[in-house]
Amino acid sequence: MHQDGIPGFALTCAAPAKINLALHVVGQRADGHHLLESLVTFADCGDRIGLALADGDRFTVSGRFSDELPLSAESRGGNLVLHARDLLRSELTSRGIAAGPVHLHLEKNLPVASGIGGGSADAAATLRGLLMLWGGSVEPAKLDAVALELGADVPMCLDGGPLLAAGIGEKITALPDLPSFAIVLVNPLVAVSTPMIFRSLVNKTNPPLVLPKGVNTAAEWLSAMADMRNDLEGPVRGLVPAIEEVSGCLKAAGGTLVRMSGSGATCFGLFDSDERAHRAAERISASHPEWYVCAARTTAPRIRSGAQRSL
Ligand SMILES: C[C@@](CO)(OP(=O)(O)O)[C@H](O)COP(=O)(O)OP(=O)(O)OC[C@H]1O[C@@H](n2ccc(N)nc2=O)[C@H](O)[C@@H]1O
Ligand SMILES: Nc1ncnc2c1ncn2[C@@H]1O[C@H](COP(=O)(O)OP(=O)(O)O)[C@@H](O)[C@H]1O
Repeated sequence: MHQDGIPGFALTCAAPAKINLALHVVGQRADGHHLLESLVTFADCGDRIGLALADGDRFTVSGRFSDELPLSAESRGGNLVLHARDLLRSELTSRGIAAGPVHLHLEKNLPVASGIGGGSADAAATLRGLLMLWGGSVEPAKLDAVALELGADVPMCLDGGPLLAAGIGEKITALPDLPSFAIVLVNPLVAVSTPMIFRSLVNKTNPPLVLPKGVNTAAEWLSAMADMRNDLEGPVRGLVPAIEEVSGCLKAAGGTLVRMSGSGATCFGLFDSDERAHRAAERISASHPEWYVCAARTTAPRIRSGAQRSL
């Protein structure tokens, strides 16, 4: 992850890639949303949001995948960064807190519609950054509700630490003991529509995700995770044949646990060391220069703060 901020912006917020280490679909709500149990962590690669006060609202983009982004502020189909800005602004304004014009810049480094929550991470980073820039204060429960309105994955991205998610993704339990892993993310650059994958899922009630007691070391976590699944992986494999090749490359390069994240098509491999992860990423990039390949490290354990999220 870059150490320096985006030049010209008062504030730069990281929007790290979200990794579903496991994703069990365990039911469906009456409104059609699926009930999930997911073991989630974040990687130190991702998008970045630059924020600055301005004379009028502005939105600019850069980065490898910026051409594929919607740029409008519509709440449906527009950019989640702008939707996040508008929702938070109306929440703060209703409390009499000034939320003036801002220049937001999205550096889009993550592939779009790729199962690693790029848009959700961007929305969460925008909420975090704007609260600092505007100096507002919103109780955690209200902020989580704003996040959930932006998308099922946004509350977990706002949390940003290793966690277990339930409900449609919004019921979050921090997992302070989940270790940090060396990881390689690979996406064959085939966009996958999340709603379409959920719709195509035939079996909506699968066995729950069981976290065994007394799991401490990385080896014990790896063994526990090997018994878990991503229930969306089967349907996505049927639609995106390249996943077979992606996961084959990760395994051949030494990945100890290889699985798809979210609704795909990004797959991840966990590795024994950073050096092995970097060597694997170089090898996969050399054989498939057209793919998105990123060697990273997942988040170190962090306990969620109970304090108000504010400046
Ligand atoms: C599958 C997951 C796993 O973490 O990740 P991604 O693949 O998007 O990264 C998430 O559940 C995606 O969350 P998010 O991308 O925020 O979804 P939303 O925008 O809220 O919903 C898009 C659509 O997906 C379906 N959806 C989403 C979440 C859920 N628990 N059940 C669903 O059925 C609904 O059809 C919804 O209209
Ligand atoms: N800032 C954003 N980054 C990525 N996608 C966005 C953004 N804003 C809106 N979208 C839309 O959200 C959809 C899901 O994108 P994304 O969050 O990248 O998916 P995923 O969660 O599967 O990685 C895409 O169709 C895209 O057009």
